[in-house]
Amino acid sequence: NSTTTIKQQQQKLFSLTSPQQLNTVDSWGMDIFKLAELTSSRPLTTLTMHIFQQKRNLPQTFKIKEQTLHKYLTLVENHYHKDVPYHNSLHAADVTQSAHALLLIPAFENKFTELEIFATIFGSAIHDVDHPGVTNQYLINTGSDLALMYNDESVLENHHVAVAFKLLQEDSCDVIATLTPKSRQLFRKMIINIVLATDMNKHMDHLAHLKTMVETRKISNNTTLGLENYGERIQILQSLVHCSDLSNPTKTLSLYRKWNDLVMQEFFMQGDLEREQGLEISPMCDKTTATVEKTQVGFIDYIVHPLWEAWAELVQPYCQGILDTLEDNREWFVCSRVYVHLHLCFHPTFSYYCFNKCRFIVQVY
Ligand SMILES: COc1ccc(C2=NN(C3CCN(c4ncnc5ccsc45)CC3)C(=O)[C@@H]3CC=CC[C@H]23)cc1OCc1ccccc1C(F)(F)F
Ligand SMILES: [Mg+2]
Ligand SMILES: [Zn+2]
Repeated sequence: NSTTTIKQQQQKLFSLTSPQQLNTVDSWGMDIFKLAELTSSRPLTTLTMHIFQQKRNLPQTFKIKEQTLHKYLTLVENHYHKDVPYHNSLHAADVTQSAHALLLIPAFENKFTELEIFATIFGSAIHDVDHPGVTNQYLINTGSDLALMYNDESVLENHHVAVAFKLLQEDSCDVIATLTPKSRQLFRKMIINIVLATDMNKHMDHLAHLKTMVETRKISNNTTLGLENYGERIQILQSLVHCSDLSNPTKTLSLYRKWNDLVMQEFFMQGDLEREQGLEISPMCDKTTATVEKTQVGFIDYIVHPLWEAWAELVQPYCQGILDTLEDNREWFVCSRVYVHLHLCFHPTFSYYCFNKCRFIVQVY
């Protein structure tokens, strides 16, 4: 019957996907690109099924039929655009795996309910579904139907949540059918809160709240995380997914450089569209003027590092290694830019300075 075919399909997938590949699902450096290769680019379905079933036993907890979960995740993955370079199902799989890894931090052990964990993993998997590969600003500037639908407010993020819940209504795809009405209502509220918090326009407010939470904890020097009320609990889960969405610069340099290539392709495509349509070209989206290295250093300095610094403080000492990798990667981009200058000016003292500062760069090149 159909469940055996699902089982066989799963076995085939897992046999396809070398087991050690999925065994790295708990670690920060998992190579999701490799998983995509091994699963004929169905990384989101394979990874999320694995996390739900093998790692967290959620179908058991919430009596979700494997076939329903598999059918829904396949439908979600099909609603990510394969022709969008960065915001496709590989990014969704990456954010889902990163969020799963962050939830494993000892500071969070037995701190969140099964429903909150379900919402965090589910929210990550669907957080960019049906992404068109352009920014909110572009959709607003071009008077798109989506901007009209959502009155220019978190246009993409509202759309991702709406699509995800619409797909639940497809035949035998309702993964939350077995939840009580109260749990369904709370689940939906958490998904809305988590996905809307991935809107970069909300980043500064979000970061301010996170810093306040860290400060409050320091003053009352209680080691346990503030988890009394819904507001504080959801804020930690929102930060966790937002950090996962901004985690590319915190991964190993080879992974980071792959993500950087993909996101530059996507933003340059938008820059080309804006140029063709006589619109002002968004910052760092003009392929004729942008310097990729400077863009990443600015992204790290203004956005990624401040966020991860606050997060690392909240969960200290568990994310110190991640912060160190971020700072090393920043140096790499600074040096790789320096190398370009170095190549241009063979002034002995300057090159001596750069050699000392970026010895490994010069050697690599
Ligand atoms: C791996 O690399 C990136 C991954 C994701 C993003 C994402 N960027 N953003 C926004 C884009 C506009 N931003 C800014 N606009 C003007 N000045 C500044 C100054 C410092 S950020 C910033 C803020 C970040 C998103 O909304 C995406 C969707 C959700 C989460 C994160 C995504 C950005 C990456 O690389 C940097 C970058 C690449 C290409 C063009 C621009 C940028 C840029 F540096 F600008 F970010
Ligand atoms: Mg998004
Ligand atoms: Zn995203």
